[in-house]
Amino acid sequence: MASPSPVTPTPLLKDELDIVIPTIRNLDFLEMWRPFFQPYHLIIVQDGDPSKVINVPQGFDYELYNRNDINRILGPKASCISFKDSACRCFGYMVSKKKYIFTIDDDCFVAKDPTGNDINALEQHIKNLLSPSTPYFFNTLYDPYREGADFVRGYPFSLREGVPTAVSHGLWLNIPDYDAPTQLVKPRERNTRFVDAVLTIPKGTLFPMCGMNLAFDRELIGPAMYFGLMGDGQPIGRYDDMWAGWCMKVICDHLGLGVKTGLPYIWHSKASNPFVNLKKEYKGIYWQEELIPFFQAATLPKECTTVQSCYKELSKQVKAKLGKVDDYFNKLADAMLTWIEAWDELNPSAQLPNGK
Ligand SMILES: O=c1ccn([C@@H]2O[C@H](COP(=O)(O)OP(=O)(O)O[C@H]3O[C@@H](CO)[C@H](O)[C@H]3O)[C@@H](O)[C@H]2O)c(=O)[nH]1
Ligand SMILES: [Mn+2]
Repeated sequence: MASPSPVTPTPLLKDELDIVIPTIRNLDFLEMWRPFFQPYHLIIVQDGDPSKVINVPQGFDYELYNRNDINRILGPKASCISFKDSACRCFGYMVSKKKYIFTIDDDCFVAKDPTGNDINALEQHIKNLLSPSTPYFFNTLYDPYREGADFVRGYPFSLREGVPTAVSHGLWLNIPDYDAPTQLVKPRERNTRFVDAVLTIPKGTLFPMCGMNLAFDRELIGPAMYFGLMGDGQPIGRYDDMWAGWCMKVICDHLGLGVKTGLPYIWHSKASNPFVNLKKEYKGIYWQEELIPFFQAATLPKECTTVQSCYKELSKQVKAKLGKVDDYFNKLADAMLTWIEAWDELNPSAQLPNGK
């Protein structure tokens, strides 16, 4: 009797996850990711000139949005979606109908682990999102839910259930996500260190969220993942993911949700121009000395039980407390409200507490 053909396992969350890619370039990088990405639906956000044709490699299931599409779909609310900045990717989060999002830059490739095996970054993000986080008490043996690890002695049993994980923040081998001054001082520095760990970022601690290799639970935290007003016509760039990360973390802490960082790694292949980056970043480098204390001190009232209500409250506080730093933050606070209005228009059912 013929032996049964090997059953190929259905990829995890195949129909519950979208891959969002912002791009101004071609998408040849997908060839390297094909074994891992092909079963999933892609949402491509084409930035820059909408008349430019972006070729998507054969065999991928995708939807592509350019600036004309964004303007057509959102009308005047399109003003909250950045132009000529990777921040445009958040439009993909808004139009997705799936529970999970993975976003990746088009200059990020499959990295190899120390044994030389290809890293399936998407699979690791899914593992991170599907297992709890431990924001209230630090486990010194890292991720206690990982095969071969556990909670260490002294870890309160009352806290071992953990909390739902909202965000999985991956890292990068080769070109690290450095700011422009660091890039200028260390132009040849490459990240060669593979750290085999996933950590929960403790409650009350902010972190610099990089949008290059990032996954999140859209139903738990999607409305907070607004990448702000960056790029064309704006005084700042390359703080899109940072802004989203600070707002998201304050809201996750308030709602009792977890954020993880560490594995998986991708191979970041292209260093963007440090001089161009410096022009985009410089205001952010001194503004953040006021932004961080603002987010560290931010508290949300207990009446805020949904991500949307938290976000609207945060927008109010941004206007009240950061508007005096620069008028840009008044505009950003308004854009935060526009984002939520647009989100709720495109996602009418997702206004229940904690996005349920
Ligand atoms: O105007 C633009 C520029 C780029 N993109 C797309 O966005 C990503 C990132 O672009 P790139 O790799 O050139 O830039 P990096 O500096 O490496 O980006 C990282 O730094 C931060 C920028 O905020 C962020 O964490 C990372 O994105 C690529 O897919 C480009 O095609 C764009 O859409 N619009
Ligand atoms: Mn890059």
